Amino acid sequence: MDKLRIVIGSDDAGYDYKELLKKDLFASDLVESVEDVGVDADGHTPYPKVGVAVGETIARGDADRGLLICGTGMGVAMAANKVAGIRASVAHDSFSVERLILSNNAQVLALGQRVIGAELARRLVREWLTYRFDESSASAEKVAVLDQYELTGSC
Ligand SMILES: O=C(CO)[C@H](O)COP(=O)(O)O
Repeated sequence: MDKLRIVIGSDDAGYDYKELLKKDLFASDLVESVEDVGVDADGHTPYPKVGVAVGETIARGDADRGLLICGTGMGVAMAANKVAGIRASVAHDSFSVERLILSNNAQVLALGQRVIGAELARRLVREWLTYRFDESSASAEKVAVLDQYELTGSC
């Protein structure tokens, strides 16, 4: 299985999980590289800035996937989704994490440090790394409708 270049980011409410999950990513055989776009330990960056930074890193082609953490995961996902071409969502259970890749070809997984426990977060990230989107699947046509709307303003 091809290895993934990951960009990770959080606001202050997701900082502890970012550090924990980053260690797991560095230790994973499925990860080629990890870029941390913040925040740092003393950071109070508003969550939209981190979400956009992760989305832009992927849109530039400098990472394959993004992992974002805030209090709920929702704010950072909304921010990443503002970047053209980026599909991001919260997924707090195994099935949703699987479908986030296999149905939605999302580049970004968002997690909420105030919502799920650390061991569940670690398990979900481990699972997330094992999935790859199948461009020849029936889901690909549906994802293409999102791209079409973004490019043309209609679907
Ligand atoms: O969860 C957040 C945004 O979705 C963020 O970590 C905290 O935001 P706040 O509740 O507005 O402080």
